[in-house]
Amino acid sequence: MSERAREERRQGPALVRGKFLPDSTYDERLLDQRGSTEWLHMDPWRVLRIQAEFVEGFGQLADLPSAVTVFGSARTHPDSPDYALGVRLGGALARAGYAVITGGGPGCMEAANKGAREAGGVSVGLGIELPFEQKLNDYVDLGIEFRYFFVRKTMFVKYADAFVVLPGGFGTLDELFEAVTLVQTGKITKFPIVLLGTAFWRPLIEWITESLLANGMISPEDPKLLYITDDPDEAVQHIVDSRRQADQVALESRVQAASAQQNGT
Ligand SMILES: CC(C)=CCNc1ncnc2c1ncn2[C@@H]1O[C@H](COP(=O)(O)O)[C@@H](O)[C@H]1O
Repeated sequence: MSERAREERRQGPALVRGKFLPDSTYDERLLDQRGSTEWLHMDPWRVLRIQAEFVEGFGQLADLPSAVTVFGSARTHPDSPDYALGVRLGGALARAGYAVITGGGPGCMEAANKGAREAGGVSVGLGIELPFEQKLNDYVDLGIEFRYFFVRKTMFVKYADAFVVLPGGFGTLDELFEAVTLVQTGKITKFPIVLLGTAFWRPLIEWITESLLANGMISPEDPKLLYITDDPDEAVQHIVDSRRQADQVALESRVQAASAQQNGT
């Protein structure tokens, strides 16, 4: 068959010919109640589910007061000092008026939710579907379960003014370095990131300085993106001060812009 005469079909913005030609239309498949449900697991359908997760997340979280997201190990035992630190942190954040957002799981996440809840604050858990049975911890007052890690991570950033990171493993490091990268690349600005627990985090800071900085992998100002302390109250104070400073800078630039407009410059 000549190239010109080939059968083709339009599927929305796509044009398909040859072996891409389907043997039924989208409408036929949509209206067909029988048949395989395999299509439910195909990528275009997944996109809708992903979209739905974003819509649900945005809708549920839009009315939160200023919030801080707390990360940390899922494995921390309730009797451990890190758990106690998490509870103190959750309490300090709540007393400063911040909602506390965590991954909704056990360990440090539970600790921060517990502290927030006991101090009368807003305690939020953004859970994740995992291959083993798991439920949101008992101290979560507003909980959302996500299917996709990346959707959930967007919520952690979008609805928080800052991150505080307790000791943790791969999941915690993933969340920490995503946040640092977003700040480093200017995707989020004036976003304090606090590492709580100096004995645990100091070696990482040293490696960042002695290996990353020394080899030119980051800029000299980049290590300053991380604030490290043992004191939950100091962590909260740092967040409050950073916010105040950012608001001040924003106000000054608005005043400057307004007066430039008035002067016609
Ligand atoms: C006991 C166990 C492994 C439970 C896993 N249950 C979880 N539930 C919710 N978020 C989680 C879980 N595991 C990892 N994460 C995410 O990854 C971080 C902790 O991972 P890790 O334990 O540091 O690596 C948390 O801040 C959280 O956002």
